[in-house]
Amino acid sequence: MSTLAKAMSKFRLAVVQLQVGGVKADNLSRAKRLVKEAAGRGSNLVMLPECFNSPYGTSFFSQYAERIPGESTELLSEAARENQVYLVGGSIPEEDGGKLYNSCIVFGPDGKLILKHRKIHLFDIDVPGKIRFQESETLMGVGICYDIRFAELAQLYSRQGCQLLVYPGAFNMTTGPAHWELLQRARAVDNQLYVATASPARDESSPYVAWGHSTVVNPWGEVISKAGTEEEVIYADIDLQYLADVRQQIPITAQRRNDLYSVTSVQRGNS
Ligand SMILES: NC(=O)CCC(=O)C(=O)O
Repeated sequence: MSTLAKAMSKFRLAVVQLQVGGVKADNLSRAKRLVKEAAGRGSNLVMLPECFNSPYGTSFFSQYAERIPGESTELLSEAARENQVYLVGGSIPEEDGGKLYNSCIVFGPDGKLILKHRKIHLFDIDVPGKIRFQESETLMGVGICYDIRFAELAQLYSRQGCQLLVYPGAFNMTTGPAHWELLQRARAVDNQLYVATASPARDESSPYVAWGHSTVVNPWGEVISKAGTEEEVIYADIDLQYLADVRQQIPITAQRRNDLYSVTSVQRGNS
């Protein structure tokens, strides 16, 4: 994302709230069509949801998993190049060395891979009588969606100069109404940056019902764009001068007491 921010102080972000179903080929072709539609409306950066090529659920991950590069990421690379956009490819279940990951791939307008991010915090929760989901029963490792709950990660990105945090995600009917918007606004205000989330559209017949409501929040903590529950593309104009103004008005970065506390990352091997 930093390349994009350096190149432009204003750009249009499109969030694709895709209707994800059981047929991978349909998910891929619908995603491709909507990326084209978003580019046609002047978007520079387009974002897909978590598990955009597969239903979200531990029983699906191994069946839909692919190696990277593979069918889905090749399609994403092509879509980025053909439409001349930066493309945050939501996430896909990735198979590597006999392990499964939930991985987000980002491509540049030249179709070249910019980064791969594996979900760091696996979604393991148990709310009695409501929802139990144990992503770690099938996935090993790293990054997306549930990651938004970990303020430290957002802080680290922010300290490294990020001005937009993107979270492909799939909250559910229990935690969605309670926390989805709240967490995005919290991360945006804490770090005075833009936050965007892309959810799959809601499918009441799916074993895991996604909350929908893909959202973009500005550095003041205001929701500037929000989807309903069905398939749609939402747009937001990202203005980095506005972000700089907010940071000047409430200068928490300069006021931070690094002598008293700090957030640090730990370098590990390949993950
Ligand atoms: N896909 C996920 O990680 C879901 C996270 C979630 O619903 C939450 O409440 O956190």
